[in-house]
Amino acid sequence: MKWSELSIHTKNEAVEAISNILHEAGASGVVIEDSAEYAKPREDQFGEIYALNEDDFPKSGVIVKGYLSESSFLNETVEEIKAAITNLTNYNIDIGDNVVSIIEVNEEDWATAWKQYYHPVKISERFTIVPTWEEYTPVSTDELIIELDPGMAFGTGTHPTTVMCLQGLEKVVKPGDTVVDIGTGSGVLSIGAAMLGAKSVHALDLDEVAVRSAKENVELNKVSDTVSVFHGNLLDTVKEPADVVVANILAEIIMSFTDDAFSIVKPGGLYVTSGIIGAKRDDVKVALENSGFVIEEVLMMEDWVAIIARRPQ
Ligand SMILES: C[S@@+](CC[C@H](N)C(=O)[O-])C[C@H]1O[C@@H](n2cnc3c(N)ncnc32)[C@H](O)[C@@H]1O
Repeated sequence: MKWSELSIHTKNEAVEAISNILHEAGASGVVIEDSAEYAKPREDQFGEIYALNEDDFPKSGVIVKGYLSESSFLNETVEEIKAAITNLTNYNIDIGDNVVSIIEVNEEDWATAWKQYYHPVKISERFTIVPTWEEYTPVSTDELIIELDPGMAFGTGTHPTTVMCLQGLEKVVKPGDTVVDIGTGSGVLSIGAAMLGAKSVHALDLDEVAVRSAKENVELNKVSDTVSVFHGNLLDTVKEPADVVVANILAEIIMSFTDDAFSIVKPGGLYVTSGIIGAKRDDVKVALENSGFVIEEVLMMEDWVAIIARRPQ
């Protein structure tokens, strides 16, 4: 079968939104080639395993590739995608050069293309993310290993926002806590929370593909007794306040529901949030504070920010 590979040269900030646009337009897979990923200094101390090829990465910015099956509507779909991407500037999202190109590819070229970028990676004191198709021998006895097959969902576990959320959860989740994970993607943060001893985790996502992927990864990591995955918009499915709430979504979305988020964090509990590009850090902090949260810590990695905030007693 023939597929059309649509490549969009953009900026880091727009990657998630463009990935969503491609998924919504019916793309059967999204590959992200980030210049920063190749340039990033690698540390050996955590036993990271990398074998990256410079030719696989753009010289600057990020290339997001989506794969569309050949259909008679291809031209219209591509035009809709272009319009939706241009529309992101109305939300103050920097889309960079926004150079769009399209080529025809064979199925076997893309079905496994993204796997070459994805290897075991130690992302915090305790967590190592291991793709399901890789062999990995733990380096230390208290290492927590999350096995992931992200499939078509966001969340290889190695995006800076995900890494910071896992680091945040590692700091705040105590055995016996209840946790809510808003926008669970591949389920990586919920699985992490369960491994840290959470009593129950309510994971949810608006995207059916993510819900399926999260359910599979929850099974794979043997935490289905703790993690329940729901299909829903923001807090629609959440009935009980939790000790810890985590949300790794875009800054604009986080700012749109800080009051509701406050109401589902127990008094004294914590809200870990990311998906926030550096330039929007202060806007999100102010929105959280206006809803009553007290900022405890701000983490930064590359262009991204994560905020840990507490609901006072
Ligand atoms: C940046 S990804 C984070 C995935 C994962 N939690 C991680 O940290 O790697 C954001 C996720 O939020 C989901 N999402 C976006 N808007 C949402 C909404 N209104 N309600 C629920 N989920 C949403 C997307 O489908 C996507 O899976």
